[in-house]
Amino acid sequence: MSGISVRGASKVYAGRHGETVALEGVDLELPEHSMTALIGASGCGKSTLLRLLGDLEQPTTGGVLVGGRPPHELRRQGRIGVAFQDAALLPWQSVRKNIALSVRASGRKVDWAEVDHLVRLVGLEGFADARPGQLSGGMRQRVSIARALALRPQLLLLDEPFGALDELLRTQMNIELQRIWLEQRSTTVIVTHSVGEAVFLADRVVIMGARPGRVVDVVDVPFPRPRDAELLRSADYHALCDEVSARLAAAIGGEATTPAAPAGAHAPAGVGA
Ligand SMILES: Nc1ncnc2c1ncn2[C@@H]1O[C@H](COP(=O)(O)OP(=O)(O)OP(=O)(O)O)[C@@H](O)[C@H]1O
Repeated sequence: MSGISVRGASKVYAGRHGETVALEGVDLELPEHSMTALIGASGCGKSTLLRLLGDLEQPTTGGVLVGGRPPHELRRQGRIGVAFQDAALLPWQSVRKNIALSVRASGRKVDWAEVDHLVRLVGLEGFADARPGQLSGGMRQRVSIARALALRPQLLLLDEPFGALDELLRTQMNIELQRIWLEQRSTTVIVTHSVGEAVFLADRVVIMGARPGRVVDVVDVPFPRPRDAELLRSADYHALCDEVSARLAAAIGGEATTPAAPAGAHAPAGVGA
């Protein structure tokens, strides 16, 4: 059981220069085994919301339930996989050992064949014994995603996991992530600044607004799975991206076309899968 229920959640950070209301009055119901994308302007509380879901921060008011239980229970069982922007890897450990770390920390036995499978899955074959310092930022990011997946988590939380990747690799990783997700079916929430990525990956796109951070719109994505590179070239996909871009612009009070998703250029051309 890993459906997510957020009720009246707010988060206020106290700082030296006063308080920041990062989130206010967030209500959200996300079904078990679903994939949800969070998009919104910088600073609207996307990462904060993800951290509340993962029990990495506590709401100031309101509550979060995962499968009807407080998320700390799932976290204690090692069933929440997180991959955040700053891939916090152990610099003295190999890629393989970094991936296995999450499983070890949860007290479970490491399945090294599964670890090697994940190394290949995230395109790091040949680097299994490398140290993080020998990898690019994007490669380190992929190690952190593999580490989250190694838990076979019930709840998978990804904060801009592919932001550092070039367009082609990003698209390939999106297709891979979907494939793994179809296998594992973790309830997944992904923060992204890319409308194209959100529409490709998610069952629903949650649009957030700022000051204070809140949910302003939810767009359902009807495309059947598995979704592939052909979808990225389809008129329906581009039409929905344009719709989400317009609703995002309305939410943040900007122009209808955002830098994150230029109209008609939501996906890289010529991507094969
Ligand atoms: N630990 C913290 N202490 C104080 N303020 C914080 C803290 N974390 C976040 N904030 C503030 O809360 C607000 C929301 O931040 P958050 O990182 O959740 O936004 P975001 O939508 O994920 O931003 P981005 O897209 O730029 O990553 C911002 O104003 C930020 O400065």
